[in-house]
Amino acid sequence: MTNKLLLESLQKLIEPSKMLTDTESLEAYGKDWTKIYTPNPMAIVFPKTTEEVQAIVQWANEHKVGLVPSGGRTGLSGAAVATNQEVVVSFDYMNKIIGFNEIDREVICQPGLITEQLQNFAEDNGLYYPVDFASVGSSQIGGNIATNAGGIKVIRYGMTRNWVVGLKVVTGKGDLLDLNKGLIKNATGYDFRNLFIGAEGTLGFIVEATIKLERKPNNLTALVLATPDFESIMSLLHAFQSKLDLTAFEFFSDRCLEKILDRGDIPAPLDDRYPFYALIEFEALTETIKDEALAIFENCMEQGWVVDGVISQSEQQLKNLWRLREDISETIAPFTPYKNDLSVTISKVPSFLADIDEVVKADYPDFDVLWYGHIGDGNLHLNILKPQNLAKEEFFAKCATVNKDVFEIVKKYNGSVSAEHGVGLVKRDYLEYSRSAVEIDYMRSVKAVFDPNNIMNPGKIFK
Ligand SMILES: O=C(O)CC[C@@H](O)C(=O)O
Ligand SMILES: [Zn+2]
Repeated sequence: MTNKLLLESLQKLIEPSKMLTDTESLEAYGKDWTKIYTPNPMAIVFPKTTEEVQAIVQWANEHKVGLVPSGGRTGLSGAAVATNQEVVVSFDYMNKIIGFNEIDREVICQPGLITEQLQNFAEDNGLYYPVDFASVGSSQIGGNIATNAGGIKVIRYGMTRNWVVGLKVVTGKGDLLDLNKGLIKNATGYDFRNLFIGAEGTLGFIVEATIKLERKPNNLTALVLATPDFESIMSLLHAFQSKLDLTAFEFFSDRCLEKILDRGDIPAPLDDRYPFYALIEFEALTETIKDEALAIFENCMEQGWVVDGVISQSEQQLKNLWRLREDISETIAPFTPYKNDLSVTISKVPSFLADIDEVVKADYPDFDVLWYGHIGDGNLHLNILKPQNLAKEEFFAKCATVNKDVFEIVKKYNGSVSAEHGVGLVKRDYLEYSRSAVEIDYMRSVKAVFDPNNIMNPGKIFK
């Protein structure tokens, strides 16, 4: 069948204006924030109902056309990229909250709901949706679930997985599965809900989610503490965590702070500059808790782990301190960063970072290397910035070579080549550094059960 006839048959499954094939839309909907792949989808469709999604999946099976699910496309792994004449299935019009029960503290929503809208809905109802990260204003809940998004509050609240109590999915065979139905306890065999979370749309597409909400945190207070070296960050983590329930423990290097301050719109946290900074957040529920935090701060100074620091005294100051960490990714985006999102168990972080730093510095002494991340979760973001005079292709090729050495270290430490950004296309060829060949074979077999014709996000996670 020609493309023209194919598209005519596809168009019949959805509303007339809900298929796009113009160049600009193909370009926009065919890529995510990785921006390293050339988008090349056949069309974009915007289903409005589950039945339409099922019809599209049936159509794709019949014609053996790949489908790529599309949310806010803020992903950093290329999971929502369409490079191979796939049809992009955008959930932009399945974006509503369709139920809420305050006794269950559960909200039912469609996959295209913007994450921030879920957060706002929770807040309007005196509750809290705790998964938080810089791109909540654009990312969609379906994409968050498909990638098991993490972010800045994982130390206290866990990943997206922890908040999904029900999922409706259309499998690659076109079946509609209603998984776990909002239950907190459900011991009835395989939990397919958890299989679809983090599957990057390779088994099926999420068409509805039931999300659990939480009590709203009170009087969140942040400290930004400067340390003389990286090891001190770990001492701080231990000191604070052993006395307080933290809602965040993040870190960034001075190179990151420099980039942030160069923007000119975020105030410097301290008078001087130091090698590393920790951002520590807790609920100052009582004066005693706040005093306790200050006492730990003082003790850490006495130990030499902290050389200077600041504590937020207002909502505005809290926001400003968070921007120092949260805005790093967006701020360095124009420098064409080569990204890594690594994790190891927390105790191994210092030697892991030192080993990787040594490799990167030896291989690329003149590259700008930025370290930051969710240190309380053992998750490090390593960003290498492209020197201005180096062509993009050459830069990425060089980074890909050194990446092998980096991932050997990840493997040695039993770490992960993707802590929270997913595998997609970017980490696909490196999956074996974190998952065994046997495991990957099992993954392939599982995919074949749910998606025998390989039409659901083909080529993502593994080939
Ligand atoms: O861009 C990155 O490397 C990390 C993005 C995000 O996960 C963050 O923690 O800011
Ligand atoms: Zn992150």
